[in-house]
Amino acid sequence: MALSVAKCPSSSAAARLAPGHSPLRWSTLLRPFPRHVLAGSVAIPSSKNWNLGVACKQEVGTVPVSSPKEAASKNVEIGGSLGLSSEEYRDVIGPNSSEREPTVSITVVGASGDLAKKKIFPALFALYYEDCLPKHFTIFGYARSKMTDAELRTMVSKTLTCRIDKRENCNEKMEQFLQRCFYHSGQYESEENFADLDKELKEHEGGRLSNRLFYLSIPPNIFIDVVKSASKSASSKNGWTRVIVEKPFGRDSESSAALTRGLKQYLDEDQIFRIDHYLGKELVENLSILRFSNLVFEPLWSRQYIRNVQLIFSEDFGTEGRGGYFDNYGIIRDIMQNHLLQILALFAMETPVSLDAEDIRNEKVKVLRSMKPLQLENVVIGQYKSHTKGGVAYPGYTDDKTVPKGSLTPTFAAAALFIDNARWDGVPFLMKAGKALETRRTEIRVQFRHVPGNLYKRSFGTDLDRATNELVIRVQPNEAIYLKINNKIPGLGMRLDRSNLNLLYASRYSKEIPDAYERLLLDAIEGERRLFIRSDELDAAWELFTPLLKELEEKKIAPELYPYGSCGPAGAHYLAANYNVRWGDTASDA
Ligand SMILES: NC(=O)C1=CN([C@@H]2O[C@H](COP(=O)(O)OP(=O)(O)OC[C@H]3O[C@@H](n4cnc5c(N)ncnc54)[C@H](OP(=O)(O)O)[C@@H]3O)[C@@H](O)[C@H]2O)C=CC1
Ligand SMILES: O=C1O[C@H](COP(=O)(O)O)[C@@H](O)[C@H](O)[C@H]1O
Repeated sequence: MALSVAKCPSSSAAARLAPGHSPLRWSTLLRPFPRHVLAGSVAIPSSKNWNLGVACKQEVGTVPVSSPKEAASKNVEIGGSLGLSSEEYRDVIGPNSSEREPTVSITVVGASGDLAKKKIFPALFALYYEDCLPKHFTIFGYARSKMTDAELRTMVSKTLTCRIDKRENCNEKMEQFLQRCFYHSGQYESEENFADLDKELKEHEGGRLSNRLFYLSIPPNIFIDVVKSASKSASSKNGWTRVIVEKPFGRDSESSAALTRGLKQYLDEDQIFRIDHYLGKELVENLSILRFSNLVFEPLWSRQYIRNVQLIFSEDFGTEGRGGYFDNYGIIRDIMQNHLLQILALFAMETPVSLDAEDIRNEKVKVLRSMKPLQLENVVIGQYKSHTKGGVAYPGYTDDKTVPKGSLTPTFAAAALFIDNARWDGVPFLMKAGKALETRRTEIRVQFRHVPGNLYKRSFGTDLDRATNELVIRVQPNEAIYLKINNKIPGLGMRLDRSNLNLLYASRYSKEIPDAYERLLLDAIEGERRLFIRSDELDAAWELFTPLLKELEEKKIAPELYPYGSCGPAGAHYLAANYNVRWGDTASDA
């Protein structure tokens, strides 16, 4: 019996249960079959998505089980549905299977840093809390700072939170989690120090099959040093070794290619997990479901019905504390070339052959390669300046001590991009990204064409744009999908109104939405590459932006100043107007 696949919810049950058995709790059953259970025991093509099916001897109920072995002992049959021969299946659950249960060691390199504290450790705890981590796991922090295990635990404990919808046993779970966190101090380029880490990892792995995940939460100039030392001295000898690489992946085509070459000296492409955390956001994940599983959307998804697409990122705070990093990159590299472009590629791709990572990434890369490199005339840049509001003085970008005086680095950019293919010919994809703006939000806005020969056009007055349908996917905050439609105001007259058909996640679902890092860490542990960037995608992304970035820097183009907390430079409106577009987020009924 084929079952649908879901991510480790401990809630819904899946396997069919023989009579008399009470439900067990194990979450991984609902995931694509956990490769960590199988790896090393039987040969399984790593790229294959296992659609876990469960057949039953006597079908009377549903229950998750904790492992193939447990399934067998509970009279639940899974071997056949996994496509394993009976010998292979026996091999998985056979004698001494507990020694064969693999371990996963997760080493957070740069554990003393901001991202590790803010995102990575909390995400790992959330996975642990949700029973999504494998049974045998250990977490190591690695950095140069001197710290004991206890000090690391104290540091980590300050940033852990309990889910708002599930607080039971939270403190207990936190304590258990912290007991599995350790720290190793070392230099990033030292093979010796990584060899010492290897010894410690081995002690914790206790002779089991060892899988190792390294999360590079460090500045990019030391990526290669770490990958070299870790791969030479601390990679797994009998399981997989994977490396999550944080952005920035270079600052232009050449530096990105050099980074990829450097990484590939020590790693295969399928060991490299380039993270773009926007791909792990719930509503970005939902984009393909919205389009490909709703008949009302997919037929409209082209130049025939869509007038323009807007990808909007705004933050209501500046670069506070990150000016040193930011000034070397700017908003185009920080947000547009990666987060917004990835969303665009997902939005615009053709239907992939399957949900397999390679099929999806093949389609995304085709979109990127069909796009025209950005032209200077299609871009507006801005930089925030100080502003006093309600008696509070907000600093300008260059007031930050870590930013060089007179810096021309853009903290805001708007751009018009085009995809040269049959589906999207002539449709502007407008991007807008900025820091220190009025609001914090990320949205995808799809503005549809006017209704031809609209019977009601008189009721809309002269501004027909106001009557077009708009689909808004609000990625954050207050996740929502809403569609602006026209309707009649109830009553005897004929007055039209614009209303929202609104799926507001907080009203529809009581469950808290997981942080993007949770999904991505879990995927990396499972070897699911769909949400990570392949090197050809990265090359194509840089090809689009590199000529523009060079021109901006060579010509020293001055950004338009905008006040901290405003809605950004006016130039963004002129840019949109060139393409007959109005930014949807600035409308009165946004
Ligand atoms: N912070 C964030 O919100 C985000 C960060 N990123 C990316 O994630 C990575 C980590 O970010 P973040 O934690 O903010 O970075 P940090 O600047 O906090 O650096 C992380 C750790 O790396 C070590 N380190 C810092 N600078 C150097 C250096 N010049 N040479 C050697 N080691 C150094 C320090 O550890 P020690 O001195 O103990 O060795 C530090 O604690 C970066 O690539 C960043 O671009 C991506 C998205 C968001
Ligand atoms: O990658 C980055 O993302 C953050 C915004 O992420 P979010 O998940 O909080 O929306 C941004 O602030 C940062 O500058 C950038 O490097």
